Amino acid sequence: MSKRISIAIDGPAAAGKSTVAKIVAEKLSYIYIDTGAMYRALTYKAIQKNASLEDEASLMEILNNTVIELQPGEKGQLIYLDGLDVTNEIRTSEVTNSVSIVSMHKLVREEMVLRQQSFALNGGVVMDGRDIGTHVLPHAEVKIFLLASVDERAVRRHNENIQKGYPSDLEKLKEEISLRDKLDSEREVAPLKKADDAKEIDTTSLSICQVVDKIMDLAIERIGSK
Ligand SMILES: Nc1ncnc2c1ncn2[C@@H]1O[C@H](COP(=O)(O)OP(=O)(O)OP(=O)(O)O)[C@@H](O)[C@H]1O
Ligand SMILES: Nc1ccn([C@@H]2O[C@H](COP(=O)(O)O)[C@@H](O)[C@H]2O)c(=O)n1
Repeated sequence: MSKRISIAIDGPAAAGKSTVAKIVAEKLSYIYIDTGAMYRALTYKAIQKNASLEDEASLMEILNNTVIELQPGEKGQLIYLDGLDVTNEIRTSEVTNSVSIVSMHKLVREEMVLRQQSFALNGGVVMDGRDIGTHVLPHAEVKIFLLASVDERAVRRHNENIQKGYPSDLEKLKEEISLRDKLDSEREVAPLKKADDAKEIDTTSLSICQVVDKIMDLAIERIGSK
């Protein structure tokens, strides 16, 4: 049996992380873990409970009583919060524009990292997020830092919204993406950052297939080596 490695994919908002991570995981028959969905699920629950997103103790009280499960579904990964499917609910603009406040808290991150590491205990995992290569899986055999210009990322999200029939304002998206990147990169705890040993891939003018091929080449190289 071939070696089952861990692949960490980090990068700013809408760089294409989850799109390529899912395809790579499928090609390798690995599990795919969307760590952003975990922070989103906590944010959604905190908003439902009218909790202050600035208050770490309140968030920890909620998180310690919350089960977040990620399960493969026919149309992609399904996210369950305390047994309920919240896959769509965690993608609203309210959650998207609040999640970077929740993910700033040290204790929240410590608990999330423990949960994420437990998913990856046996290898055979593709995990995407902001701190996977730097904190969650520092020994991952393959580390990728995906980039694209903010204009390109906003256009991609805009096209995705239109395709799904959601209202979309390109300029507003650009602002929201830039703000989320700023908050994620400038927070004190485990900020969005390229790991020293990560391979940077600028996807601005690459197709999804080209990005997947680059990651697969790196993965196959590591799977083949001892
Ligand atoms: N190389 C690419 N070329 C064109 N479109 C792409 C490319 N990669 C991803 N996309 C599209 O860009 C959009 C954003 O991709 P995706 O959701 O995978 O980003 P993400 O980095 O996971 O975002 P987030 O951090 O916000 O969860 C999707 O509509 C996806 O289909
Ligand atoms: N490892 C991670 C993953 C995500 N976050 C925070 O969650 C937000 C949502 O992530 P998406 O990938 O679903 O867009 C993101 O903006 C971060 O605030 C994180 O901190 N660490």
